[in-house]
Amino acid sequence: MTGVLVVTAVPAEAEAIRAGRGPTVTVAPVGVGPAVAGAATARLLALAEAAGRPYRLVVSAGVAGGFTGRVKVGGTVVGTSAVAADLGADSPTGFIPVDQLGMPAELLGGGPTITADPTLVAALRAALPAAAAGPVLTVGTVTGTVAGTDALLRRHPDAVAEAMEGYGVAVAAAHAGLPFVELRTISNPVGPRDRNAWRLREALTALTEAAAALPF
Ligand SMILES: O=C(O)c1cccc(C(=O)CC[C@H]2O[C@@H](n3cnc4c(=O)[nH]cnc43)[C@H](O)[C@@H]2O)c1
Repeated sequence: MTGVLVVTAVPAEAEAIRAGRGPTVTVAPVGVGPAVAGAATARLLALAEAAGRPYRLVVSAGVAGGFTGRVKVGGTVVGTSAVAADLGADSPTGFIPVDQLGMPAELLGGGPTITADPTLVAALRAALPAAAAGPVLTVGTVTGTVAGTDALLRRHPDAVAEAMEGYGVAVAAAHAGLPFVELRTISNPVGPRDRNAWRLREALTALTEAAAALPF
């Protein structure tokens, strides 16, 4: 086993990682959302395995929304778990997570929460001491209201950030038997949608700095 695979959603995020790491890791923009990112990551892992050059770990990296009071715009997050936060059923009494719908456990893979590799989390936290650490929510729909933000935090009181790929990438890594961790820098607060307020340049610069500090 040799390489490290870092997957991002969009090319700008991949470029930010490469700017910090050079060619020491393989960086691939795999698309937006858990399904596209998960499928593309699984394909990259399978191709490398078939070529006799399997990866040894997988990182889901990019920008993210940060929960106010837990991490600032421009800050960095080490994900301790990837949570499929909107996988389940809506109901008159509120959201029901997928693992509470009565489905057989074997159909749910690792369930809606996949814990990041503890050794990788510890290594990243040591390398990035200013980073916040905690669950990173994976959503198919970017949260855009106060009510939506409050509902997420009621269900996931320790969450530090939300993004759109981590859970899908974590499933791909788990199926390949590889350790996984999520690394995010914050482009915007989670809350009422204001795309003009996103600080992408700041977040991408932070991503380059975080990538340069990665301990592998
Ligand atoms: O237009 C650009 O130059 C550009 C550069 C870097 C990134 C982008 C994106 O559109 C990133 C999309 C990506 O970001 C994650 N994200 C960021 N904020 C949130 C959020 O509040 N809620 C959920 N996801 C967020 C997400 O993983 C997207 O895939 C554009």
